Amino acid sequence: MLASRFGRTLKFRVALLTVVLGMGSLVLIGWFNFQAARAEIKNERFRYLSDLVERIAADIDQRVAVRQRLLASSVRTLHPTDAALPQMAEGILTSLRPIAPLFDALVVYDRHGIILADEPASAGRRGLDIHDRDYFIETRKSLRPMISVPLRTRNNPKRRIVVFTVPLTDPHGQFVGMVGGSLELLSVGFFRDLESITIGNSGYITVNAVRSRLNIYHPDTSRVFEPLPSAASSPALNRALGGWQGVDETTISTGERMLVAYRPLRQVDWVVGGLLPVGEAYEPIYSLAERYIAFALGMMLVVLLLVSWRLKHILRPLDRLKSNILTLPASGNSVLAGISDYDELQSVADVVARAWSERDTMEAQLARSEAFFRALNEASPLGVFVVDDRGKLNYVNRACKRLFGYENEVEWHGRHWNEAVHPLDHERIRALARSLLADGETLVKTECRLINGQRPFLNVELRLCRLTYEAEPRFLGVVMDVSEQEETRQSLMAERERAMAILESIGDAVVLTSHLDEIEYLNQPAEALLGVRAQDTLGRPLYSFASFSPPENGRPLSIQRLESLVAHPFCEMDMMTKDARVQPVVLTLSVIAAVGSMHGYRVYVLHDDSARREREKAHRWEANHDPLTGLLNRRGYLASLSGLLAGPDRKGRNDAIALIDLDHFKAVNDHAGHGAGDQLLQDVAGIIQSRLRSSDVAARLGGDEFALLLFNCRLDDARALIEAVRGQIEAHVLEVAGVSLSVTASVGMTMLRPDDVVPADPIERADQRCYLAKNAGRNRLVTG
Ligand SMILES: Nc1nc2c(ncn2[C@@H]2O[C@H](COP(=O)(O)OP(=O)(O)OP(=O)(O)O)[C@@H](O)[C@H]2O)c(=O)[nH]1
Repeated sequence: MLASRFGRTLKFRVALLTVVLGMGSLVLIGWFNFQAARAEIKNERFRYLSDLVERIAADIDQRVAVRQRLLASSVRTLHPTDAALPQMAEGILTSLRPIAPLFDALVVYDRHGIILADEPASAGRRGLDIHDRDYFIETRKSLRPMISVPLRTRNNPKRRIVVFTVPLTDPHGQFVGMVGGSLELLSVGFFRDLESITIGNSGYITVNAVRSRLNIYHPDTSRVFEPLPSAASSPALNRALGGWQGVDETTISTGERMLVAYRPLRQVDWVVGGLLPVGEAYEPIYSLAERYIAFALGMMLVVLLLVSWRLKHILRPLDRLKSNILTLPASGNSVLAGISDYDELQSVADVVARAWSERDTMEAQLARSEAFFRALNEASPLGVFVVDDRGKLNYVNRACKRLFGYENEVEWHGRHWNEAVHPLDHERIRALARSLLADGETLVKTECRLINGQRPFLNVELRLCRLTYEAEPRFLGVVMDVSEQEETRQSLMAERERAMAILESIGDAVVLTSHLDEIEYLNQPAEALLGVRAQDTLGRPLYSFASFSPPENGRPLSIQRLESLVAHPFCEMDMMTKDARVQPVVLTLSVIAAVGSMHGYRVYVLHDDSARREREKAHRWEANHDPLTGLLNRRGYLASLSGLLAGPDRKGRNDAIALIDLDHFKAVNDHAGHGAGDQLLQDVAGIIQSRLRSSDVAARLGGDEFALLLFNCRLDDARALIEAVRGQIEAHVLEVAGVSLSVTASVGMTMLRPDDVVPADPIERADQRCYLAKNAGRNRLVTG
């Protein structure tokens, strides 16, 4: 506990930083120096090893060369015959006695590889057959001196030797045998000097045969004649066996790290190696490093003690600042007392002083706010209460006491506020409180019933929120009496239902929109009339489903223009629906002011006007047309003629009228019946219409009398046209019940004159012409 507190102190951290930085610097310096010294020692050791193996290699080379040369020169003059060699063998050995100390044994072989003599004599050696030995075979073949690979002797396999050979030839140069000088590898002979050479304490020299891959000298004699390790376990040696010479830091077959130097011999395929364990090679630098570490640790301890001692003094003003702050409100001293020399502490002291003064200000503000909110709470018509997480009341304002029925100074503190709530609402309110705790909601709202003793129950709206600044969960509740609103709401709902029932039952379409003309309601007839479903239209502007224009005008009216028509109780409109139907309607548009809002509603009442307009259209048509032929009737004809006569600028125009009266039509009726007469009248009307231009007017004035009005038609053209009509009527035959009916026509025609004012003027002239035509024998045209 104490240690962990100390660990968090400024003193500890500064001391730790000093130690870390100091140690870090020392370690870095030490490391770089160590590496440099190590590299230097390594180079020096490499130089030493390299020189040593160089010298040893040269020495062995020389000794091998001396032996080979002396042995060869000793027998150079000897040329025994094959037959004489067995007798000469001893003599040859005798002649070689001066060089015998250079070898462990001298031997004479005949040409079959049988040992004829040896010196010193060794049991079992004479008579041995070595014809299959490589050195014998090669010497015989090459007739040159050579040195064998290391081998075991046949008569004593424990002995390991190399053999220097010189061939013996007869006077004709034929191979008759050879002389061999052997060196024992395990004896102290040839490699004796190497044993005296030491490399440090545990370094050593080795000599290895390349071709046979055998160790031929090692200070540990048990390793002599052992096969050399593989390239994987001793890479540098194997490189040297392949011809490389040099130095390296490497791992040898024992797993030890070594500095090595290798050099091949010139006279024989041997490699001399010098090996020094890395640990020993770098031993001086390692011991130096140990001393350095001890020195560094000691230094750091001293530094740590000094820093700790010094920090105690340096940090004393901090303690002073602390006691200044603690005694500030009581003592009235300055926070700066005793620390004014320290800039950093002075700024901390300034901040403290400022914070202190702000705290005072805030406390005063808080007290004012609390007083304000307490007064507000007490004066509020809303009930306000605070409960803890178990629902026990901590606070209730005056309005809340009244709503909870605690007016007569009942002890409310600590009571469960559920006691004031109708039992059927308990579970719902508990669930809401849980959601405040669990789901992170900040405010929940519901309606519930309170039992306050005055009435069966009181409808209230309850809002609950969690007081988030509290460590222990507490809830603030606001209660509002909504009994009256509830009653009003109920009656409004009933009113609304009645209104809806009425709206749905009337036949007219009703659309209710907001002041933005967005649809809020439409009844079922409105759905049918607009061709929409109510749910697809709600909230969307009415104009996206229908527009209104005056009948047969086609230009939709703006909403402002429509509103200006409100004054008219009925307003005929063409309603263009979304699916491009034109629906005749009678529109009543009312603007209703909404209570408590600047904006009102619009009520569109739309009455389907299709049937009435159709009827009206039919009446209009019937008034001016002849129902039998579909041509204009007298009234229609007179209206057209009046219009023409009253029209402006008739000067220079050629307009004609003609009266067509069928001849003896009575006879048709009399003979074929009235129905046939009707049919013939229709046929004549058809003939007339087929001949006229679309701008001309044809009418049946009554009975069998027709009238024409030919606009802009010169006399000749009018005559030709009427002659053609007359001719076609004459040529027309109506077959009725096997009887052929036909009729002719008498026509009176006249051009309109400028002094014609009323229709009777030209009609009378035409009538006279028609009369003349009748009198002249009928079936003709009289103009004038
Ligand atoms: N089938 C039919 N006959 C009609 C209709 N209106 C009038 N008539 C008959 O048409 C005949 C007209 O006869 P009139 O104009 O007196 O003389 P007309 O027989 O044509 O002989 P003229 O004019 O002297 O050549 C009458 O017999 C009417 O009864 C009608 O709507 N249908």
